[in-house]
Amino acid sequence: MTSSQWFSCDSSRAAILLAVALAAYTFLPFFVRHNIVNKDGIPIPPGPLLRYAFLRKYSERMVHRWAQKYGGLFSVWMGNQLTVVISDPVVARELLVNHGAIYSSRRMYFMKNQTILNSRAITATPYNGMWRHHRKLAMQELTPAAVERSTHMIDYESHILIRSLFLEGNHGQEPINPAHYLGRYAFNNMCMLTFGTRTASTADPLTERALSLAKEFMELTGPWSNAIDFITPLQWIPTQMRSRGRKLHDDIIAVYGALIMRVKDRMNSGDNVPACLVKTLLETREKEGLSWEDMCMLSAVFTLGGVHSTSGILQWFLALLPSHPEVQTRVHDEMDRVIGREHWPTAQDEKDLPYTRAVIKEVARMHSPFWMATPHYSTEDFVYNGMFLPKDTSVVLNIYSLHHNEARYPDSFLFNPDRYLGDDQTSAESAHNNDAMKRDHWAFGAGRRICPGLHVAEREMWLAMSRVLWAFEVRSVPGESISLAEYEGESGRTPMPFRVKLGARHERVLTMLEAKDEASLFNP
Ligand code: HEM
Repeated sequence: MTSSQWFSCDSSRAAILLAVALAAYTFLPFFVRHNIVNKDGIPIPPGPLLRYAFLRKYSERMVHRWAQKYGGLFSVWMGNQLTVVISDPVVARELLVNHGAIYSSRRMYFMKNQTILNSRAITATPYNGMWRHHRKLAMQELTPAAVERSTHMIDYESHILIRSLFLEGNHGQEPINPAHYLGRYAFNNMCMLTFGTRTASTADPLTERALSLAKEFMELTGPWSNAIDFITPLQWIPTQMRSRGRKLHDDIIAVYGALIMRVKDRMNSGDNVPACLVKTLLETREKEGLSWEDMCMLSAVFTLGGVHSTSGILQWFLALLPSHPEVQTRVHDEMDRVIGREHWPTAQDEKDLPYTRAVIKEVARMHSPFWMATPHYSTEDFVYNGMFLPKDTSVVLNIYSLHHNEARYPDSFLFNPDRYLGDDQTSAESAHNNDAMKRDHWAFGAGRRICPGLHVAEREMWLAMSRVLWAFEVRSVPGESISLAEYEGESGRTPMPFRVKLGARHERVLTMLEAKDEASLFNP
């Protein structure tokens, strides 16, 4: 080879190397983490090397592995969005509760918060005056005192639930898929709180649409399942995701707008509409300065937040019981000993049935509907334990790892209600424990954005689960396995469809459930 050939060969190699280096320089930042430090050189929390545009189904498994590798506070880049993940109870309390003034906002996720909810519906509103205003309006129906006032309605719905499960299952002879009945229970409770009415059947067309909107919402709003949330150019092109999000927004306005108008017509025609959220909104709209979109989004809040979550936990409860006959036997013994068979548990009996309460807490721990809660967003730079947490960071509460913390819950993958014996606090009280290791579980989130529906959700769970346990022995169907590992949904988890048999435990169940029909039971 001549020297000129050597030279041209070298220069083409150099050109290729230069092109590769340039491409790497340009594109690598899109794929690898960016280790930011603050002015004092303090780095962001450690975390995986690559950036992610989305995390695949069952993302909690990968997030749990990262938590084990990088610790109770690690960071991961989702596209351009720095996200810190809290997997340790002490860190959760320290940041979300003690520094709630910094960690209580929401990022404007493209799908959920911009497109579908347009910064409304409480959950999508940044930490500002509108959030305080709308949360305060909704809380009128959700405080402990308000829940006491509406307990008779939840009590009634739980009677309908137990009755429907029993009759549809042909007195325990036939297997049933309980999802539909549990969904109706949660939906009717939310309808009463929102619109002051219940649905005689889920076949009502508006009800059907409202329920299917809540399901679509759960599927479209996973905290990190949508690439469109993290890759800005995807938001500019007409993708199927973007169209689904826009359609869901329009449908929420149309369906909930129509439901609001029903309440207005009833009020105008002199009907005695019970106290409910929409009645308050209609009466105070001008004074409160609420736009039509505010009204529609607020009236959708309870259904979007309170149906799949509550019915999801109830489904997990029924899915778990057949594989734990020893737990059922202990609850049945407690029920027979403490309240007997003449009447079933009421809200007042809760304090006297510690093992049954423990079962409910353990179901919420093992099967929280939201493994990653709803991400918070930081509004100031902060340094915590030698780690820099910049302003505008997404903050994910990793409930999955918190609920599998072996120091707090030994043998955490075992369903063991005994771990809650001696814990006589409600979940709402427990959230206030200064010692984060004493909190029962994190299913309702933490800090200023903690679920405002937790009081009513706890009452719903108590009246449904304690009565199922009083009335039935829950058995699996021979030859049909129930998966406790797989699930449906992105932002809220429900088990894969399953069937169970619900056998009456004693004669009194029959007399109680067959005595009256649905309409004559209703006496609010
Ligand atoms: C077992 C049932 C439920 C569970 C497990 C649950 C769980 C959660 C979680 C984890 C959050 C996020 C908290 C955070 O950001 O730290 C949340 C927020 C919320 N939940 Fe629930 N929830 C349940 C029932 C309900 C009910 C019945 C309602 C309505 C009556 C409701 C309404 C809301 C609302 C409006 C928010 C947003 C709060 C805000 O951003 O300020 N939830 N819930």
